[in-house]
Amino acid sequence: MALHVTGLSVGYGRRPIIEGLDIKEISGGSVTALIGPNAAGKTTLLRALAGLVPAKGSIRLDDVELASLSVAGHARHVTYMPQALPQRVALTVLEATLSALMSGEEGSKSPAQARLRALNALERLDISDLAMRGLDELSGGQRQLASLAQSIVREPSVLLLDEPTSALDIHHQLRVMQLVEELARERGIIVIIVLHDIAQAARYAQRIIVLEQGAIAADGSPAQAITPATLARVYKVEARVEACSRGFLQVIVDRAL
Ligand SMILES: Nc1ncnc2c1ncn2[C@@H]1O[C@H](COP(=O)(O)OP(=O)(O)OP(=O)(O)O)[C@@H](O)[C@H]1O
Repeated sequence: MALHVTGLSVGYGRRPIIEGLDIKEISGGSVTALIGPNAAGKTTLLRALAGLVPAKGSIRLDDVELASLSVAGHARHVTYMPQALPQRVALTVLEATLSALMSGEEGSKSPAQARLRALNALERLDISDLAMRGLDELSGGQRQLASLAQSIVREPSVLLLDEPTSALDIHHQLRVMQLVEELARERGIIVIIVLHDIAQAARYAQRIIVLEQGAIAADGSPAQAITPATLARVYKVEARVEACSRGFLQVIVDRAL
């Protein structure tokens, strides 16, 4: 499975944010991190891929033009987890996960099968103990994990995650990143994840796209995309990029330029 983006333009009102963007084929089975400074257009790009904002150009999943699908058809293929999570929902974590599952085609599954799948999603995120808790009584990090459960339970072809670890402690951050990598590998899905932590992007993503003012500033493996020159140009910081003893890239930021 592969995602093809060509000539994509997105704006708000008359203000263009992304213009004529081409992204080299994003293939399933691996994680692509989308990084870049504030207001670069990362969320706007994810929302366009999710069909939530009007966009010009072409977004194809294999041979299927996503814009030609119905809302339900689009949602069946693409799941988007937004940065801001709903505050007041009177459902338990399990109910919310089940309703996310039932709102897709999986509505045809038996209640017992659906329940098993929902419980499995909670277990993979290490939040089985939250199943019967109300969403409105969770901490920020717990809510983020519950929202992730709702995103992964649908088993979409394309999973778009907007800063899914921003509220999590380091254990849960790594757990989520490991899970995302496993899901991509096991199910061959396309995962695009917006991250601010560059080292985490380098550690868990096989490909990194650096966005700057709605355009691609770098695109490639972590070693190709994350260089001192790119960090200086895009993020305005003086930084060193070094491999640690295990071979993972580390970014050491010396000062803001
Ligand atoms: N609903 C909206 N209406 C008008 N302008 C918007 C809207 N959402 C975003 N923008 C503008 O679009 C630009 C890109 O915003 P976007 O949220 O895509 O950036 P981002 O890279 O995700 O930023 P951040 O890292 O700060 O979350 C910004 O200048 C922002 O002010």
